[in-house]
Amino acid sequence: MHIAIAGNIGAGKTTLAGLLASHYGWEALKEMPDENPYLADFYEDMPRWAFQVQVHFLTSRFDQLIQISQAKHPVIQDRTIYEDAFVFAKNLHDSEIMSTQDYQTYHRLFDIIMRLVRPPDLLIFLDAGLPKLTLQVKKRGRLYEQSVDITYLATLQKHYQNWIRSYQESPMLYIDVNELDFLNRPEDFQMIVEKINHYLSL
Ligand SMILES: Nc1ncnc2c1ncn2[C@@H]1O[C@H](COP(=O)(O)OP(=O)(O)OP(=O)(O)O)[C@@H](O)[C@H]1O
Repeated sequence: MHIAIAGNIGAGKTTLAGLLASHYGWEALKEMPDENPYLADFYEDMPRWAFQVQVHFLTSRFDQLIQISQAKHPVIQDRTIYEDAFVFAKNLHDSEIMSTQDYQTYHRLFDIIMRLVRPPDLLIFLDAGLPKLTLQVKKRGRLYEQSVDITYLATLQKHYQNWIRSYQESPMLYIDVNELDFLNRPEDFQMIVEKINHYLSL
């Protein structure tokens, strides 16, 4: 079984994936941004590194999906391949940061990968407003994310809204996390667990 968590930078995907993995005994397959050797350079100079950073994320996500398809146990994935293509890469192209030629090359690769992989069994979408996202990104203080400002988060947010509106690949559980604190309030976490149980008929 493959559960995936989607949401903008700072939405709380990693925290929730860890909590759900412990609760259900699932394996948490974490996104490892620090392993993308282009990420810090990308944040410094997006036009120069946009293509490289996207190809690297796409490669890692493809690798994760192959691992998931071979896993004998349930796996929870923190961010999906759809977000790479339909949020991050699309945003870079629409903002004229990535050239059309690079974007088409990227998309050819993405389309080929999509012929080989399966969608998750359940997608959990964490929706947080810009104030919450900004606060969370600031709070964790990752050095390479210092240039992540409200403008960048807002542009990504717009792409997230468009993508999730048309998402049909699997059942989708939408969670507004603005008023939730699933890390510190057990009742908030329990509410999410009940919704997941319902979707997965557990
Ligand atoms: N396809 C992509 N293109 C550009 N940047 C990406 C891409 N995928 C991830 N990133 C970047 O990698 C870093 C880590 O991702 P992010 O912070 O969203 O994950 P996270 O820490 O799991 O999020 P959350 O706060 O919801 O747990 C972020 O700076 C994010 O912008």
